[in-house]
Amino acid sequence: MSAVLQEGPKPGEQGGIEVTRVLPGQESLLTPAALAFLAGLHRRFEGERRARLAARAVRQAQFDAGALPDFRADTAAIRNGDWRVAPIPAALQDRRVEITGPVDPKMVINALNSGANCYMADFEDSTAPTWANLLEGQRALRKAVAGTLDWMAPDGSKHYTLKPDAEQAVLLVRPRGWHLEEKHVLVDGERMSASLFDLGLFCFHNAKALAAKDRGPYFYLPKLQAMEEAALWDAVLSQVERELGLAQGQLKATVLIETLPAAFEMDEILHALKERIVGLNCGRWDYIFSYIKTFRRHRDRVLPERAQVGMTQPFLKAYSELLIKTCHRRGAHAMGGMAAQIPISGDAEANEAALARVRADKLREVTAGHDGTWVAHPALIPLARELFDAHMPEANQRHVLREDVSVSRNDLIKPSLGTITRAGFEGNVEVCVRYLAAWLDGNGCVPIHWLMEDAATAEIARTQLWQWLHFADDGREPLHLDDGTPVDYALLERALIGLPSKFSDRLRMPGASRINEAIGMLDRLTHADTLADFLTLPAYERID
Ligand SMILES: CC(=O)SCCNC(=O)CCNC(=O)[C@H](O)C(C)(C)COP(=O)(O)OP(=O)(O)OC[C@H]1O[C@@H](n2cnc3c(N)ncnc32)[C@H](O)[C@@H]1OP(=O)(O)O
Ligand SMILES: O=CC(=O)O
Ligand SMILES: [Mg+2]
Repeated sequence: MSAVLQEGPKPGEQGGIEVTRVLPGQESLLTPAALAFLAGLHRRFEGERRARLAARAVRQAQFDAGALPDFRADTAAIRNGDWRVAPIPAALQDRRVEITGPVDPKMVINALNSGANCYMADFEDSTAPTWANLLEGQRALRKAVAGTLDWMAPDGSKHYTLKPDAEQAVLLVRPRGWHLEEKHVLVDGERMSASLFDLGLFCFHNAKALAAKDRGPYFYLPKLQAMEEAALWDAVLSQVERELGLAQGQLKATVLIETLPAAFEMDEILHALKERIVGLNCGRWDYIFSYIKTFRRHRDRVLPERAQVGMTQPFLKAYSELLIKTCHRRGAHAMGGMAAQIPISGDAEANEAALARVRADKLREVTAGHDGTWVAHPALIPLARELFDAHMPEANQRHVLREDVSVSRNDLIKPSLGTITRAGFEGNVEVCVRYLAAWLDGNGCVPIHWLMEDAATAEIARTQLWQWLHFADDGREPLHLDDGTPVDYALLERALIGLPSKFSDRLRMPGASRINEAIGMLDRLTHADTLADFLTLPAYERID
């Protein structure tokens, strides 16, 4: 079913907006005025979005030809200049514990009620962007902002309601990244940018109400690769403010530094958004994915298996310390990231080991100078809070300047030591298949072997497999597992054949009905001559 909307408040802007799928109740979100607003954003910014994506491809071609990322010569004045970001609003001064998660109504209520300081409602790494998920998420957030969100468990066993405003976490919203498009909304026949759809629709319905409560709106901006992309966001946010009659600088952003190229432009990104940026965040999982992607053709920088790539690897330590130093010099928050462990029910010993790893990670963050951290699960909030309370007595530690830190280009790209074991190789295959199957089934974040898996963590597994397997291209010597087995397609085949024995939980598995499709996709992605930019691009064509 398809609806072409002909009406709206501004003559000349209503035509040419087509919603290609209609679900019950969506008309209250996708009003003619909302669609006209979205179309205005698309028409104004689509050209620049495409130019930015093209610039990413040009840069990657240089890396593939052997170039290494470096700090930019043309922006040295920004790095050396003495400037600070605009003052941070009161609601975002203390962000010591932030919970993140997908946007279904139960999660939204649980997260807002969780006792965390902030909640990042996530349309990106942890949401599979089916049309139903997106609309349900926007609807839930609108009701949450209005204070009317509730949810009844399907079996009627529990009715979820929101705590009073003052006891709720502060809401931040993460729209999808620049690379994604929204196929259900066409403007002049083109798919609109998913980033503009998510952020634009949220602002259209909630910006005034949030501004009236001195609560933003606040955003997390994902997967940027360069300061020009930050400048594009700045222009978008400024346009949204103008169109919706908000004060300039009302919308605030925290940018995830989660690509390797962006680590070389932290100052520049802060500068491009300096009237509205409040912090940077170490999005470690996408960062590792980006490191692999950037160096896909660099044999000397192959990473060991996923489990060995922890934050104490020198290249990751350098990145987090540079982020802290850069943010604090500019008056911005330096947010930490996500430990992948989640609570393990039914096994006290394993649970304690998992919690110990989260504890060690949060302790590292707070003692290094981070102003706050992320948790994936409400049960981890007390643990993170206890460590930040113990080591960060004030609301934040922006005064800790970390002038002792000196990070060079070589530190940021330092090769890592480690191995690839059979379990590591097979684990990557299993995670890719299970996660893809869940994602295709509409679930963007799942526990697998008691680790939180989302689009970023799964991307590490997927790009590692491609990279490891492609080292045998052009007749070169393949990589080897630590037991001497060559890493080749025969090994992949054996891992795929062995998968059913790992699926003893098949009946309860998220996305069980799409396992064969996921296996087919992984097979194609790993055999392809070119590394797909994002797993979610081909997968998106397979969801509603
Ligand atoms: C790399 C990155 O981008 S990190 C950011 C993106 N990733 C995330 O945000 C991870 C979010 N986390 C999650 O989605 C979940 O915690 C999962 C999928 C990992 C595990 O979820 P579950 O298997 O449902 O966990 P579990 O059964 O222990 O949940 C217990 C309760 O906590 C709730 N809960 C779990 N995680 C969250 C969360 N992140 N936010 C709010 N509530 C949550 C569940 O809804 C459940 O509530 P209920 O008791 O009312 O039914
Ligand atoms: O978005 C967070 C990440 O680690 O990726
Ligand atoms: Mg990410």
